[in-house]
Amino acid sequence: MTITLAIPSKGRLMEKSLAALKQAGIAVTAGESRSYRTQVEGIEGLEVLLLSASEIARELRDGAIDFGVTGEDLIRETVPEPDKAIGFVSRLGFGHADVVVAVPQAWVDVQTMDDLGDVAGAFRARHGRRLRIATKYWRLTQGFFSRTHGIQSYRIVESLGATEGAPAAGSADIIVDITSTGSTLVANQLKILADGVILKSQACLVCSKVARREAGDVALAEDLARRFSR
Ligand SMILES: Nc1ncnc2c1ncn2[C@@H]1O[C@H](COP(=O)(O)OP(=O)(O)OP(=O)(O)O)[C@@H](O)[C@H]1O
Ligand SMILES: O=P(O)(O)OC[C@H]1O[C@H](OP(=O)(O)OP(=O)(O)O)[C@H](O)[C@@H]1O
Repeated sequence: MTITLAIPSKGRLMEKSLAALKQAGIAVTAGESRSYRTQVEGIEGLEVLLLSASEIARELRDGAIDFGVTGEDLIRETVPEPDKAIGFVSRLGFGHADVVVAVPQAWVDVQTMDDLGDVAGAFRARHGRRLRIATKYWRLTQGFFSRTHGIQSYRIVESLGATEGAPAAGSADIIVDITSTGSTLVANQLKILADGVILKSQACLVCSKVARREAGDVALAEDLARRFSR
């Protein structure tokens, strides 16, 4: 009888995940550095693994783990149909960050997604190419631009880091990225559009609906979920 739960292995989400588990009566001690395994006290049969936040989203999608703590942004970006594959057990109240559409501050006439739609429509005629959006959130970007706002003329430039630098570097025109204090956007002379918040994210405890559980594991999974339900 074992249930697996993965929590982030580093950074801003790790310490708070450990604290949230402690509050739920589960004491987790990280093993030697670089080990993915931990020692768990307070709940029988729970195995807690340390993985990167983005890896946790992939493992949940694939059913390779039963539960995970990670950002809602990473879940919605990684899992094509989140409602089918994932159950949100609890929003944990930390790791707050917004996925936003940001454009150069110099674009004084562009304040809203409608304004941006006008710019995107005229972009090819004016510049000989489509509007380029730097992001690592291509799924969220496509959904927001194409489906929510009916903007079809753009090209996503995949960014693996320092996304806010892309407009100044000339590799993209605008960006979609995560922000919390907003200081990185300001430092790069970018502004968020008035209706440009795609997702308000925070850390969540989620369960995989595609992971195969043995009959005896169901009670344990329910116990874990109950400890986090608010
Ligand atoms: N200011 C912030 N900037 C970026 N992410 C933040 C911020 N605040 C909270 N988060 C959340 O932290 C998570 C990302 O954590 P982290 O960067 O450790 O993940 P990762 O993408 O797996 O890392 P990597 O792949 O670089 O090892 C996201 O869910 C994100 O929403
Ligand atoms: O709105 P802000 O508070 O400026 O945070 C936003 C920045 O933080 C993240 O980067 P990273 O994971 O490198 O985080 P860090 O720069 O905060 O360490 C994210 O990709 C932004 O670049």
